[in-house]
Amino acid sequence: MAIKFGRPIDLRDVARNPAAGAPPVLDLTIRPRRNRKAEWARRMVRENVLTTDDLIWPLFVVQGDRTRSTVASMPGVERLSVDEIVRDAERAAKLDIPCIALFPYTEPSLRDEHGSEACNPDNLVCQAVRAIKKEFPEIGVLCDVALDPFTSHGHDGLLKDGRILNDETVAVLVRQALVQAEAGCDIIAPSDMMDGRVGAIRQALDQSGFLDVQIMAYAAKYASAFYGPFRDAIGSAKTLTGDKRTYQMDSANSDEALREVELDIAEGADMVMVKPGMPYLDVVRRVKDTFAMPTFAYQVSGEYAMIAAAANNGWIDGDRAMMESLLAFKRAGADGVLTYFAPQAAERLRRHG
Ligand SMILES: NCc1[nH]cc(CCC(=O)O)c1CC(=O)O
Ligand SMILES: [Mg+2]
Repeated sequence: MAIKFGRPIDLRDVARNPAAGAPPVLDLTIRPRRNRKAEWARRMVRENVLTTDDLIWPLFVVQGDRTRSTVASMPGVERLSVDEIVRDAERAAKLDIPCIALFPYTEPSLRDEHGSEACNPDNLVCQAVRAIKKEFPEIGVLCDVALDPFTSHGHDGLLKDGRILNDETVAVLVRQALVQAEAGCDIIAPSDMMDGRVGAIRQALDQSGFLDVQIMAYAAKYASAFYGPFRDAIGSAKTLTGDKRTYQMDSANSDEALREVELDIAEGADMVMVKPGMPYLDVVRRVKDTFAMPTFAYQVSGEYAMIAAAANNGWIDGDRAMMESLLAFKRAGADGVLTYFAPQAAERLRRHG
């Protein structure tokens, strides 16, 4: 007999007459609360778990020596000089966090219209990758590919007459990806949303012998208000002219996300990502169910800031909200999460399992 979410229909209406005068007892055969009666019972039926293996920790790198500068809109997050980022990589390695992601704060004097610094083999990100890989070769290093930390106008691509040029931008992104791979980056993560960049980067990596360098495509990346604090962190908030809606997706769409993801997979992405995270869990679920690919979500800066700010005000329990938000990604089908909470979550998982 087919049963879906309950008992067979013909068993549902069996009369169960309580004795007259008995205390009020609902005539319920099924009481879902039984499975929640104690922690051991809840553990038995728990469907999803968050583990440290699910965490990718984004870090910001800044010029200098022994420098850690706070980011006002991201309490608890700092920009780190190369020597300091190695210390955080060590912290990640000790916590068993599998992978860290690097983002640069580029000095304004090094930013130009073409984002040239992106292709400098000795830029901050490349320096950081080399320094981290030298001391901690066993930790995964992911590098973002996009021009916004390097352009004077704050866009992810080349700007001409108010338009973002697609194919010209892809040519630059390919060079950026190659200098990162040469520095020792393990995962190239294009976040720019130009068409065709995954295929072009894959081809260039292969031709240069980087057959094992993976690509995690920011495949369904939305034009979002939740990136604000990140733009503070990398110093592009004030310089950004206009918005990114001609390349990042419209938040109203999810069929379009499937088409974007399909293209990136066809072009050679090893892993795909949905971004932002919490407001787009429906998209994570659709992507996972449709493609069965390693699927990641980015709990972005604004999501982090909301939880951190409410927690710092005593309005929510920050630790519990953090863990609940991260578990939600697993429930939605994500294989992992890029999150600024990574070290706190890993520490908590170590304490509480
Ligand atoms: N292309 C750059 C990039 N890579 C990651 C983020 C956002 C990450 C975050 O908000 O935490 C952005 C910002 C943007 O697209 O404007
Ligand atoms: Mg695309």
